[in-house]
This record gives sequence, C-alpha cells and structure tokens, in this order.
Amino acid sequence: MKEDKDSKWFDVEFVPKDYIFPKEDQPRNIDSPVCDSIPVIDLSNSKADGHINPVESILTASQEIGFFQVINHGIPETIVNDAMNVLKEFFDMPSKKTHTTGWIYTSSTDYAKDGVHLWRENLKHPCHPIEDCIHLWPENPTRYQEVISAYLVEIQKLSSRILEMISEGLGLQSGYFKGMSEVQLLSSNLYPPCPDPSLTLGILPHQDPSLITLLYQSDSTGLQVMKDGQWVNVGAIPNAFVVNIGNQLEIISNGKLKSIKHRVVNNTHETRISIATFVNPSPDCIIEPAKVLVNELEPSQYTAKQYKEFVQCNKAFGDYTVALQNALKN
Ligand SMILES: O=C(O)CCC(=O)C(=O)O
Ligand SMILES: [Fe+2]
Repeated sequence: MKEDKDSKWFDVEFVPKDYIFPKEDQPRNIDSPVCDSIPVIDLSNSKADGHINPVESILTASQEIGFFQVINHGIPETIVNDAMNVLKEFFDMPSKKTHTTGWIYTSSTDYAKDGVHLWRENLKHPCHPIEDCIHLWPENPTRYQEVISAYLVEIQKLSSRILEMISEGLGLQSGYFKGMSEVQLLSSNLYPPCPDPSLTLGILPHQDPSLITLLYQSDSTGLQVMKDGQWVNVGAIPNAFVVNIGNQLEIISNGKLKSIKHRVVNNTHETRISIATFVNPSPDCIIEPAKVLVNELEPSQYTAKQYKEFVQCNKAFGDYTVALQNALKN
C-alpha cells in the first residue's frame, strides 16, 4: 500500500492476503455472459394495450427466478442520479465514523468471514418513517439527508406498488402487505476496482431477510444470481431497478415465490455503487404462510415466527444484527 495520507485501502497492486477467499469461495465464472433470463418488466405496459399484464410477469419471474428488473417505473432519473452522487461523495470522505445511533458504516476491514474481508464498504440506516429517522442519518455530505429522503419517498411508493401487484398475483386481498412492510432499511455498497477479482468477493452468497429488496446498480454489473446451479450475471440496465424476493415473502407465499441466493463479484476497472432498500416486516410481525395459500393439497411448509426471532436466529444482518434491531426500535 502506498503510504501517502490520501491513499485508500484499495490503492494496491496486488490483493492483500486477508482479502483472498479460500479456493472454494472464490468466484470462478466472473466473465460469464450477461444473463438475459432475468426478466425485464415494463411497468407502463397494460393488458388494455395488448401487452402481458405486468402482474403476471412479476409473478412468473418471482416463482421461477426470484429476481426481475423493472423499467418505466416512474422514478425520475434526476432523483436517482442525485442519490448515487451523494453516496459517492459519502464514500469519498476521508474519515467516516463507523457506528452511530442512526447509521452504520462498515469499512472493508469489517464483516470478515474466517478472517477474510469483503472488497467493499457499506453504509446502512433505517429509513421509515423518514421524518422520524432522517435526523439520525449522516450529516455529511450536507445534501445527504435531503437527497436520500427524496430518493426514499420514491422507493417507498414503488415498493408498495410492487407488493400490491404481488399480492394481486398471489390472490391475496388488496392491501395485504400494507402495515406489514413499514420497516425499510437502506444499504449502500461501494465496490472499488480490484487488482484480481477472481480472488475476492464484494458480498458473500446470501439470501435477503426481507419481503422484497429494491436495488439500483446504475450501469455496472457485479451482482450474480444462482440459477440452475450456476452463478449468472444480472445485466445492468441504466435507470432500471432490480427487485428480488426475500425469505419473508417466500414464507408468506408458502414457497410459491423464491428467495434466491446471490452474491457480488468485483471488477478491475470500475468503482461500482449500489443502493439496496430492504422492505422488511416490522419486528413483532408474525410471519407465516398466508391462510388462503394453505389447503389440504398445499399444506403449510413453514412454522410461524416473529420477524425479530427470525432475524436473531439467522443473524440476518451479520455482526450488526443487534445494533440494527435497536436502531429500528420496536
Ligand atoms: O450490491 C449489490 O448488487 C447487491 C447487494 C445485496 O445483495 C444486498 O445488499 O443484500
Ligand atoms: Fe442481497
């Protein structure tokens, strides 16, 4: 590592030893072709115009791959670009506190698996209701709170719309997820260029502990999804959102919708920033298969559990599970 004070942990010629994963965890097919089997769903389509109803497309994708992308979702590009820019400024700041009451920043030296570090930095904070938590978010860059709250207002509208479509597709009553999807968590990642991405990982394989997750990744790839036993890349479509089914929705759907394993690989040249918003049940919410989806032919496949119990048992948010749960106040 160069020693000047402006140099960053990733300004290196070779991957430091403690970022190299054991052979069995190292990504292999990072150059695999972009997967075109993650459906891209145009939310402006309607049956009246002769298109497949987006509700049907969303349901099919959620059943088969657990992932889809949405375009023409109505979120203005400027709001999304502003959010990406302010997060880039945040990650560029030379010193960031690591742990405050309202937000958690983890440098690449945290979140290790068996002593190996991820090739990324991460910022997490709760974001619902915005007016109750905005004052706890980072104060620098000075535009952070204003820009990110504008982004989250839009994300909350889009996630409610998608959950409503899923509820319609599953045959649940209208508004089924309202009131159950009020806890949202923002998790933004910075994946810097890496001298040898075949040795490192941006995020380990995992499933999301959410109902659904909405991800903005701009035009840079890195996200991979496990499909038919292989890691496949999720294409990067500027201005699209990647949506995936989390394990809570898999349970509620009695296994009809799939929460699929995914990971992030690094690349040599680009800095990649992603913004994930986890739409989670509230901590006390009891998660179990929806009654109308359970019958003699399709018995319940899951036992009922409070969401906070699930999070604790699975350490769903890694080492910061407890800190995040406290921040999310019941
Ligand atoms: O950064 C990404 O592309 C994916 C992030 C992710 O999977 C997560 O935060 O759970
Ligand atoms: Fe994830």
